[in-house]
Amino acid sequence: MVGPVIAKAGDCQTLNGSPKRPRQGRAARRWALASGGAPVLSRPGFPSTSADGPQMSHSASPPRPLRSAKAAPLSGRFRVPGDKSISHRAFMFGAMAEGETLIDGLLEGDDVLATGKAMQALGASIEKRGDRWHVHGLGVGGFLEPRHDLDFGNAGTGARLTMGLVGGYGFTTRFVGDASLSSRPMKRVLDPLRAIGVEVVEHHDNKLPIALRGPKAPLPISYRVPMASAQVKSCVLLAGLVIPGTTVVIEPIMTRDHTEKMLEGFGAEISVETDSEGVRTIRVEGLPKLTGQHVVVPGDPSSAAFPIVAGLIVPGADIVIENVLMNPTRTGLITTLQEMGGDIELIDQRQSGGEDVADLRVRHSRLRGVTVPAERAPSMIDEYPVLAVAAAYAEGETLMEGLEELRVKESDRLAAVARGLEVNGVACVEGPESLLVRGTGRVAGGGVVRTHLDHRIAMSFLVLGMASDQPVTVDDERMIATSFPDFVPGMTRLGAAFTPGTAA
Ligand SMILES: O=C(O)C1=C[C@@H](OP(=O)(O)O)[C@@H](O)[C@H](O)C1
Ligand SMILES: C=C(OP(=O)(O)O)C(=O)O
Repeated sequence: MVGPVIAKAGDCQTLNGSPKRPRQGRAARRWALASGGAPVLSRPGFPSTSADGPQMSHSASPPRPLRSAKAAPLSGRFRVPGDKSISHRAFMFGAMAEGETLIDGLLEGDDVLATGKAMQALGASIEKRGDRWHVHGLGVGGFLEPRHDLDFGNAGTGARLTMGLVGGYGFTTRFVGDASLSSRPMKRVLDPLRAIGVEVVEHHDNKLPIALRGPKAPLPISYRVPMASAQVKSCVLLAGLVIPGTTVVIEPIMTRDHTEKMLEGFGAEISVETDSEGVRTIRVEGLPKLTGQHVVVPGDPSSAAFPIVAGLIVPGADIVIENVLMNPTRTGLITTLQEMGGDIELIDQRQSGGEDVADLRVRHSRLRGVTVPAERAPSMIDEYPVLAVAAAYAEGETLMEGLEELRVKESDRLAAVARGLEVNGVACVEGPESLLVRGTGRVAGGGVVRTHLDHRIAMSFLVLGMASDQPVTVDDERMIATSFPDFVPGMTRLGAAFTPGTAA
């Protein structure tokens, strides 16, 4: 543990009563502003945090098309931003722990900042001093009733995990988001929350806006996660923290394990058993004492995916991507690209913040098509759009199976990728849960890709344009800031040629 234990902000609260904020006014406003008086969670171009008002709107500005033309032979080193999954959880678990949590390497993307603002609205104090984030948490059961809607913008992880975090509290919390998030299915988290006794006061066909009110006496449940989803698993485990007794989550297909690892690090009583078929049974005890920690966030492998694929497809490229998280629940793309013949060398493999990390040296490679087995999908679920780009430059067919979850991301990624490939002259077959890409080693380009408010579609097709015969345009680059704010300047430093485009 790092830092002094502070008085529990929610001392006056009872978990299942109706916790209320302290009296409105100056004292109350301090909850949502930096203790040093400076506004936090704002940066140039972003609305600053307001104690009472709505938080931020990710898609309020007009769309910004961007064009990607043939890159120079890529060279240099790139430090990708902090892992998004770990960054969300660092804010959340810091807000729930007693005392101070220090976070180094946090991803300062819009998705994570929205989570930070939500934690502030629930009573935690969050500020950035120098390069380090400081979170003063409230202790389990200490959240306060928010005075405004929690706006998660584009972020499924923020919204779904926070529904678990507050689900057990006897107050009402309303969740809103942008057009993309408002079209994503929330039944997957509302179902287990309903079983716990949470009242879903408002929903729109089980989609946002959603308002939840916790029960007087929440019940611990045993829940088998019906789809491969770390967000659903995490939602139930987090809800279990404020329910007396043992909450059990059965996970038939393993997904990223950051919630389990980080909860244990913050002091929760959590155990995992894996049977001979790989089915995991996770048990968490309610009402633990969580204590603030020092979290060091490693680089995001889902962001590293873009310079990695660019390095493989751009002739003459030879680059190093530094400090990438190598947790085995996240490395499916690297395995796949190596099977395709990609020259990706792991250098300086080491431990950082309790996780494996490495630097990756990537060189231009001749790629060949492969079959990617369905069971690998959870370990590379966000990387399929950019894998499809690598497949377009490979020789032969690449078949990706088990992609049903791609249909419910920020966009229907299976359809968005297929249309993006087609308009750029790449043959592919979109199945209900699969994608077949017919690579010829060469991409015509020249198309305008519809991104549907999806950061990964935007970045993937900008990478496609880095080696295609004609430039590729994406209709909107704004959402890139949700997960990878340094993408455009960082890729440009390596040798990318991005210029403002027209989406005609
Ligand atoms: O738990 C997480 O941090 C995430 C889980 C995944 O979503 P699902 O749980 O919906 O697969 C992933 O796509 C998302 O980017 C982050
Ligand atoms: C699916 C993603 O994130 P989320 O579900 O948090 O919106 C992603 O980042 O690709």
